[in-house]
Amino acid sequence: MDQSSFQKQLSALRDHRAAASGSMREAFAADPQRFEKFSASDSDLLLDWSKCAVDAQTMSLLEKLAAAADLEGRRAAMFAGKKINITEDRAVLHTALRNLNGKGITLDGQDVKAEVLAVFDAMSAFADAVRSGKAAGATGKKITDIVNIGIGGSDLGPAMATLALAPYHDGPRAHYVSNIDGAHIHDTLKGLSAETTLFIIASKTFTTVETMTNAETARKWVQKALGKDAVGKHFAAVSTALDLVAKFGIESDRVFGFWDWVGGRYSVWGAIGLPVMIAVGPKNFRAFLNGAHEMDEHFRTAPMAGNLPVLLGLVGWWHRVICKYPARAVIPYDQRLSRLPAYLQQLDMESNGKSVTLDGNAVTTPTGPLVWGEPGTNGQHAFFQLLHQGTDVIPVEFIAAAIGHEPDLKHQHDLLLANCLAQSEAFMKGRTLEEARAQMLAKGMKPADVDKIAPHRVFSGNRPSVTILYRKLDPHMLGRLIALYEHRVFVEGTLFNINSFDQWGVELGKELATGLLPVVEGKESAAKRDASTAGLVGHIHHLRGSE
Ligand SMILES: O=P(O)(O)OC[C@H]1O[C@H](O)[C@H](O)[C@@H](O)[C@@H]1O
Repeated sequence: MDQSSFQKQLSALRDHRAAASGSMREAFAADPQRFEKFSASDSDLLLDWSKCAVDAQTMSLLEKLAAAADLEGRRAAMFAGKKINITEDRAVLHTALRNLNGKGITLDGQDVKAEVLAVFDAMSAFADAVRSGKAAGATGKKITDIVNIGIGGSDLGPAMATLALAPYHDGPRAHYVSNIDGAHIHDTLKGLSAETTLFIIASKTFTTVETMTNAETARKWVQKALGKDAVGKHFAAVSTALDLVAKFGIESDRVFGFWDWVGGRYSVWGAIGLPVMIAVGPKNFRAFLNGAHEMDEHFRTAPMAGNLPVLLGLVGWWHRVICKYPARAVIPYDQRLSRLPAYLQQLDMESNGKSVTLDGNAVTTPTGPLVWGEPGTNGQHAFFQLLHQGTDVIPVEFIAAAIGHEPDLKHQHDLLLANCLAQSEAFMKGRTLEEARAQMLAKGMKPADVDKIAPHRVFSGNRPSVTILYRKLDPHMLGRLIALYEHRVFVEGTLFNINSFDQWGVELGKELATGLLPVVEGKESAAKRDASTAGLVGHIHHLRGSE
């Protein structure tokens, strides 16, 4: 990053924002070409950011800022396997997991391609065997249910993708257990038969307490139903820590590895995607990878002005740093993407929720925003009130498919899209007091009532949103969409000048939890804890005593 030219562009953008006048409504009225100017597509995936408060100069300044941050250099370093995750001394090569037909990718002089392909082939063979019934349970019955036990990156990606690809799901049912709360595994196993259930223990480190505890519970459940020797046929594992997997007792031909150059939240493309592959089959899983690879190539080669991840990142950075919006809402008008907001929360917030720059200094601009969301139209009937009329401006990202998977229900899909478009129009246009009054008077309301109610029916408008529109949510498109978001996080992280690939912020709570367990259990005194923690522990014991 060239600090002085970055600071120069930053000031220029701040001045540009301060000098801006006029609303988006006016900008649309003045320029019939606004949509053409502020939208871009890559085959059947379109990004429209025309309903954001930007103009040609904004985009040109943002591009200069990206150049000052050496976005192209950092992008090249990532794809080349340079150790850009400096605090963990690791390369960042999740893109290699989906580059199945491309040239060899080397890391420290080693071709990682061969290893990637070997794992992909082993996963495919195992997935086929489970799907066909060849890899049956201990009593010879075909597997009907798989239970993935993992958390964070070892859960959210495959859980999100399994739901997204429901129309392609022709394998065993897939369940996901993540929480340490015993209720999660208990409720999941209720109704399942051990004879026909396969557990996949997914953990990059194979030390995560939630996953190891749930795995132990699952093992006992299988052993209780089918005896000690049944474990081999009912467990598989995915990890980078193959020695720890072996200790747990999972047979080596059911263990699928990955590498420290794949971050947990970037790992769905490799062995962590095994439950998805079993659910939808290797062919569809490959299409998912190919879609992501296509987006990688687009990100790597498309010129800035038409590069979708770059544009989405620039607009996101503009909203966060220059406009100072604290959050962004992701609203998929695609029910099957209902877990996308949760997935993006980890991808975005664990990557870019940082306060220290790459060189260890305090950041001088805000970094990653709060990311949250729910599918549309549900969100409309819950929290859109605040998005339209609340005191904070929260940019919204609308995500929608032109075509649904249910031709018989096309009228519902049309209604879905009409709602999606209506919302972004409403955020942009708003409704003035005069418009509110005129509407009410036209409906025959008494002028006194109009005076009283009209202010409540005003929408400030001028609230930004982007729309991501694609043809249909098939495996290939899902891959492109997720890779688009991954690279967007990379672009914003580069502009924030932070390391998007570590996650030290999750450690402190983990350490304290280990120390607090004996206190909660009553084996150690809470006296040395702060008064609140000690008081809460005391109250837990009190409530338990009254059971
Ligand atoms: O896959 P695992 O090693 O079990 O890790 C699971 C998750 O837990 C950690 O606390 C990290 O914050 C996540 O990045 C990770 O995805």
